[in-house]
Amino acid sequence: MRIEDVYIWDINAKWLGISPFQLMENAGAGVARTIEEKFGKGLKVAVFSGTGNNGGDGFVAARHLSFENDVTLFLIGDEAKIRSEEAKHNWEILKGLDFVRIKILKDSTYIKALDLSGFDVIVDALLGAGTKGEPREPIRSAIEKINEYAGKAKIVSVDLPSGYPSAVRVKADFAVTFQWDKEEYDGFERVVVKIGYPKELYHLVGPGDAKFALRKKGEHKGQNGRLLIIGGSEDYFGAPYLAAKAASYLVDLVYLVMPEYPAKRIADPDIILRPVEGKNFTKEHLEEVLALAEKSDAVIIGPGIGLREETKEFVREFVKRCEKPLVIDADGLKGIAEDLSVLKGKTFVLTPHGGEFKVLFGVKPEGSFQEKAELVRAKAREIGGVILLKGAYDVISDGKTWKYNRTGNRGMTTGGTGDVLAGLVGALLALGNEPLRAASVGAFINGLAGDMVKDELGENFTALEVAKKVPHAVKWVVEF
Ligand SMILES: NC(=O)C1=CN([C@@H]2O[C@H](COP(=O)(O)OP(=O)(O)OC[C@H]3O[C@@H](n4cnc5c(N)ncnc54)[C@H](O)[C@@H]3O)[C@@H](O)[C@H]2O)[C@H](O)CC1
Ligand SMILES: [K+]
Repeated sequence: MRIEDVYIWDINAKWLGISPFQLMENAGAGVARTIEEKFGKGLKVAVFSGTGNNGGDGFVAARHLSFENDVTLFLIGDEAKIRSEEAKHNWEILKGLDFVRIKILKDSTYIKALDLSGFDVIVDALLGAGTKGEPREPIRSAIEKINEYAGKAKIVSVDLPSGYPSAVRVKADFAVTFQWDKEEYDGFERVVVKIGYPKELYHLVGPGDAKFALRKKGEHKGQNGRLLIIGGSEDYFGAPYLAAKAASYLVDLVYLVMPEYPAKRIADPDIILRPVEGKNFTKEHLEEVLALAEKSDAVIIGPGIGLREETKEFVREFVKRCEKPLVIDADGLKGIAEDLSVLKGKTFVLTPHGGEFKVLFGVKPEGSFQEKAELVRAKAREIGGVILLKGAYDVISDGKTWKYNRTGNRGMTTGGTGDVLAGLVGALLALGNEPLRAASVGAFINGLAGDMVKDELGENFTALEVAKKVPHAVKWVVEF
């Protein structure tokens, strides 16, 4: 995993009700347990804590170790700088204990003068994943002091050797790192301990993913996404409109290109309408629509586009020639089903429900969500893109990993919620997200908006109401 994932997973863990207090307790306990397993008990232990959460893990480790060892805790820095609730809480507990010696050292000269001979184990909880740049004083002096005892005492780092990745770092015998080894960590020994993250965090989409995907990219119009939506026919105008409406809350500019016949029925100042001649898309429109795609960051094709032969041909030809990230939805899926080779080399998300999945791949997704996930993953690998299979649990895969989403409710079987979803996925692509994340977070926000509508109206609502709840869902995510 990457350090970026820690940020996402901590938020998702909180959403599942797992508090930072629980994680810190398990982290500190894991450090203490590892030390006792490796070196026995009755040890003389020095714990060096900084004022961040790495230091907080050190406070917990000190308490656990103090039951059967002789522990001294050195706080390096000002206790007023202990900021997080969980670190403060564990610091207050420690201060109330008589069997743990505490020394607060703010001044480098005192640190330089420390004598640590006699300690069997030194626990380094000065700096962890929150480190920025080279270690500054007084932490730097503490690192240098600890290093004077390399080879004499056992040095155990919490999460990573403090100072890492800078060259000024603790010379640890090993680090105790938490649950998932991080890809960025290299060049030091590690023992990985579990701290109570459930398996869901690998797969379940949550507000952490959404927060990450929704981060604003720029201050100027157009920097936060331009999306092109291609849809509509003489039979339908609502589907592409719903996609456009939902997307308009996320990106700066939404262009909706439609045959002029259905386009006449739309009057919404939030959406830039680009009518093309006629009642349905045909190959005649290809160059004009490709030129619009050229100016966009991502494209959605399919909602309400219909199933006329000449339109399906247009869809296939467009997909083949379009170089922007694509969402292919609804009738668009049936258009490409006849020739999936048009997807070759493209960046895309397909958003089928079970029936459309069958049309695309000849098999119906059945069984548990894990079984469906395996199938979706296999097919995503075959076609070299992302598939979002819609259902009570949405399943999303890029052929390598898979995710699932469980926001949403029965009321969302109402027509048009799939178009809202396509709009959101397209918008998230236009914001620069990779397709797996765009698809996962689109499903999450769509379901969340639906759940918010349900809270107000019960289960009988329409897709436009879901689209209009999108800003509320986004606000909830941002504030979570
Ligand atoms: N989810 C998890 O993986 C868990 C991680 N835990 C532990 O938390 C730390 C990360 O904590 P954080 O508070 O974000 O950062 P740090 O403790 O590493 O440091 C912040 C602290 O240090 C100061 N600082 C930053 N850079 C420097 C520098 N170059 N020189 C001096 N001081 C610096 C900064 O100002 C802050 O005050 C993670 O490593 C784990 O150990 C949880 O406890 C369990 C869950
Ligand atoms: K550390």
